[in-house]
Amino acid sequence: MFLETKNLTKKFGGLTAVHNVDFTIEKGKINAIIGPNGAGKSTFFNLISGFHPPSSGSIILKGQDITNMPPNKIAEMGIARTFQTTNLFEQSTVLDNVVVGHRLRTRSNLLDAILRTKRLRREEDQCHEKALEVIRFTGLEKVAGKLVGSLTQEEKKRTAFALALATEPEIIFLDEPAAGVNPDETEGLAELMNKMVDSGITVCLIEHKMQMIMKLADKIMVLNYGEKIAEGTAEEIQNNPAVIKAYLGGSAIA
Ligand SMILES: Nc1ncnc2c1ncn2[C@@H]1O[C@H](COP(=O)(O)OP(=O)(O)OP(=O)(O)O)[C@@H](O)[C@H]1O
Repeated sequence: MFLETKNLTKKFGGLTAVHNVDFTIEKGKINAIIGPNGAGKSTFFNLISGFHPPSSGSIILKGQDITNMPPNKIAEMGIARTFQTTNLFEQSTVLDNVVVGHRLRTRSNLLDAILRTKRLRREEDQCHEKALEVIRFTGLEKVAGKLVGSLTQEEKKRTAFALALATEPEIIFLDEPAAGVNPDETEGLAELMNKMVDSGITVCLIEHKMQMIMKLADKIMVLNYGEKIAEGTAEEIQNNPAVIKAYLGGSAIA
């Protein structure tokens, strides 16, 4: 068991965005969460990554209870995430954006920065090396020196992946990684996700692009109005009557 949620619930006032969700994320696999708009997918991610405290239930990572840990601690535990709308600095280069990611693994502080200590210089070199490594991994070498604001949507998605990878995660949560990119680029991003898994990183993603999910995911959970209505392989999900009903006739998952 790698990461597990038990009875995970999040209420916003009178609205239950996530309701008693039990989900197991399997190591070394591509796990996906799908569901209609407002089903609770992003909220589920926000609970796991510590951005929202759950109302009840628990989150267990490799046997350790991480419920209510702050986001920085959760990131240190090896959980990284990307956001639906990019959280990148548009006026900085790809390299400068990605360098920040590895800061999570360094120890130098303000005093080191003021005194420009050896530790600071060593760690700055480490962050730079790591950034170059993940830029190569994500295929961004040619645009490493470009401002993020000038990139294509697909390159921005890759930059967001690179930033998350620079934190050296064991598991990466990708919120709609292929939103707004064309079919060829979607294919390229799917290849990149497979490459992440091949390099030992577990992937969990939210996605509306059903063709991509059905091809890519080893395991899928379906949320509807905050509740898990199905879980299984692509084939099991596509043939599940509750899922077909939730998607109003099933054209969306055909
Ligand atoms: N911070 C918040 N405060 C109040 N309500 C919220 C908050 N975040 C989400 N919600 C509500 O919780 C429900 C689930 O939202 P969520 O964004 O998790 O769904 P989703 O499945 O990710 O949707 P989409 O596919 O449209 O991104 C929605 O009804 C939403 O309006």
